Amino acid sequence: MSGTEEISGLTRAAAATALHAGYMPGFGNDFETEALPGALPEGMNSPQKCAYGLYGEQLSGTAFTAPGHQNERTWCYRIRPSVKHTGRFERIDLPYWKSAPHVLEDVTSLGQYRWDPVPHSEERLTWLTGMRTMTTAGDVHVQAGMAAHIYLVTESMQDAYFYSADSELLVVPQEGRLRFCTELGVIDLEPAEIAIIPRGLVYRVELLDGPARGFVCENYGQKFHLPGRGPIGANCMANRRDFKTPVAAFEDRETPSTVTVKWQGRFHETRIGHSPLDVVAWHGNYAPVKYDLRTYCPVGAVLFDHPDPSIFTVLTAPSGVEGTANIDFVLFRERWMVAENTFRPPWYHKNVMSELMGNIYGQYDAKPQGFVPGGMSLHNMMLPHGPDNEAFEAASRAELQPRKLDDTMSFMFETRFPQHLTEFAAKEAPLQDDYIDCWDSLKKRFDGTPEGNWE
Ligand SMILES: O=C(O)Cc1cc(O)ccc1O
Ligand SMILES: [Fe+2]
Repeated sequence: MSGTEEISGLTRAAAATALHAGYMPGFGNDFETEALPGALPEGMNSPQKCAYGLYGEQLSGTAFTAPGHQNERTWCYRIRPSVKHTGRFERIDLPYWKSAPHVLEDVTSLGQYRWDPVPHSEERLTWLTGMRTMTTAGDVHVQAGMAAHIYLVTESMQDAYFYSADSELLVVPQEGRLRFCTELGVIDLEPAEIAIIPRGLVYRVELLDGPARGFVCENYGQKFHLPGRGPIGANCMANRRDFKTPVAAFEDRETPSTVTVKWQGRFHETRIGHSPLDVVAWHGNYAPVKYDLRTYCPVGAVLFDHPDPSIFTVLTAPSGVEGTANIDFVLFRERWMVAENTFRPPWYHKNVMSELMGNIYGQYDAKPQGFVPGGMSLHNMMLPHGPDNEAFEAASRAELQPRKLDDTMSFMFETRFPQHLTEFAAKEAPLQDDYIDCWDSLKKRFDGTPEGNWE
């Protein structure tokens, strides 16, 4: 993956195949891919001897007995079985990466909060040391809830690998480019794209273009899938063909390396003498995937009113309660606003779900100022919020011509669980103390007349 010289024991042609980076279209397909010809067994999973002397191994993403339409697993054909990629574990500390439950006595999570982008510093940070948890929700021990993180990355992980047994990670870059070298292939990721790294998948993150910053939703619960479209039908919103899963790619590298495992909120390190990214061929439906948010086809109000933001759901992770997500990933992107006689921005509301938002680029219609690219906001469970005074004034008085909302991409991690601020979010990150003031100048317009007072 990072140079032919690192691939031993292969012909030049085979090495080229092994290095080939590419993607296969689809979401949750049964994929098959091999980096060396004939490495994938035909018609069976466990031949007595696998081609090339590989080991066959199954990675289960759902219980063996999960219903057929939810069952996910992948068969890997690898240089060594995974059991050779772990040894004795030693606890290590990644003090900024927190897991739920993480409720602090001296931190109040009840409030409307907004942060400026967390700035880069002189500190050299990798995907692991640069992860900064902002909120946690639910309980990692019972596989329910989530955490929202900001990552700051200034250097690649070198001979260092990671997997999370706790969670799948939804990665939302805002600045810089990253390469995820995973057991199942390579994903390159840039702003306006997202990736899902499944629970249990081993990977290393390289910095392609830095520094890099972005958001991560760590999902402790059931996997993200595509929402049903209901009466919208078979098309629009996120389309399956726009999701891309990498082709097989492997490393045959014998160097002292570390594998870090996140398990029950704690980090454990083990030392091995080779790269664990040694899957030469695989088939199955449990795999990493990336998606370009610019291919998301928004469907909205074409005559009047402002629908619920669920119309912009890209991915949803169920919680077990029907229609009530553990997490919805919702996208507010460029679109036409055409509704007649309508207050077009989001309405004022209180929500039983909790809403964490991030800005990828541009301006968000409910908050023309202050919610900036790289910034985040939190409107917790049952906390009122809505357009600031500037947005309310402008939208109430606007001439309602069709208008394109351009240069705008924000998102929401919406969870059924209340979100708790970490110490970092409350005390270190650039919290805007004056956020609450954005509603201060909203006037009383009721004066007893049907028109109200619009002076
Ligand atoms: O609070 C927000 O800005 C997110 C949001 C957007 C919208 O269009 C409707 C409801 C909602 O919570
Ligand atoms: Fe909201």
